[in-house]
Amino acid sequence: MGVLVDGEWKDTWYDTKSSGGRFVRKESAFRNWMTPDGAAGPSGEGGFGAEAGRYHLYVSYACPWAHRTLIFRKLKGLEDLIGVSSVTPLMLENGWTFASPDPVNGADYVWQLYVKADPTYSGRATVPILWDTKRQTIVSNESSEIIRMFNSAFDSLTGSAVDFYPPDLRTEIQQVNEIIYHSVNNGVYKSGFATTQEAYEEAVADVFNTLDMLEDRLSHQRYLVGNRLTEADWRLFTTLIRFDAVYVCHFKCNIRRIQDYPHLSAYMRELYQVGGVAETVDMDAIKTHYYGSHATINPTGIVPAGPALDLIRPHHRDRIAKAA
Ligand SMILES: N[C@@H](CCC(=O)N[C@@H](CS)C(=O)NCC(=O)O)C(=O)O
Repeated sequence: MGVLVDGEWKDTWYDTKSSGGRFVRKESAFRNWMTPDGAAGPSGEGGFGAEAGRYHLYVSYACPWAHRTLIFRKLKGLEDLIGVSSVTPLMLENGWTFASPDPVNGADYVWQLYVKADPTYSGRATVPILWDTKRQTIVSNESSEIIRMFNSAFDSLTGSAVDFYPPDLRTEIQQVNEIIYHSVNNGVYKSGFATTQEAYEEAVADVFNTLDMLEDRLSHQRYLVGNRLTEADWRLFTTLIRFDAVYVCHFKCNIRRIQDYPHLSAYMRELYQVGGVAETVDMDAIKTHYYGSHATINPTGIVPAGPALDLIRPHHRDRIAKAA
């Protein structure tokens, strides 16, 4: 695990000393948008028009943020239009590492892609990255924005009609996202990376207060927002699917398991069972990454054997829709 300082790689762990033992996530740096005609998006600069074969996605199957982009690539029919390269599960002294030089840039490490895009880049070398092969740069390294681009930029090329960010639900989706991002998606990291008891207790309480609230919400509605699957559901899903296998034990989020929540667990299974989604879930990569990459949390690197998860059991979520 490391960080780039003026384009140079330094092997160092997160600094939590200046924040009272609290893990504080940094903002993503590359914020351009792919759009149907190359017009500028809500941030960054224009010139990134949707074209088949032009863009490449770098991911880790272990990473919940990258996982969102893999799900959208799959569900929006973008697999033939946007290539993907994945790193190996362990993130050690060189950060994210490719098993062999990546076919687009010949990189051995993800940090080299950041330096190629910006030779004086300072910051973390995170996945996902959306790379533009034409301008030889990073379009975006912010998953929440990459999934919005995937949701609509290529629709005229793919003919996809599914919309995970429909205009009539946007306000509510954003409200739900905001809560889930801070308390659940990033909440588990705040719990796991805390280095004081107080910071941990604060974070773990927030995780479970929010899961309790979501359990209640999903007891009377099938999906988080409206009566259909939206990006809010996919953003929650990538944290839920890692929860019992990793966050309960490795990040000490052990007040309850997702399995202990009847509605949340059935909801998670429904999403897992959506066509194509199971192929984006690599539980071995997930477990190997977390337990093996964070030596400050798990010095032996031993990967726990369990838990046994039955993700293909019937979910019966259609009953909730009928009751509502
Ligand atoms: N805000 C970013 C966060 C991405 C992120 O933190 N990815 C993690 C993997 S789960 C990473 O690459 N970490 C490497 C590091 O922090 O050095 C996003 O959502 O795209």
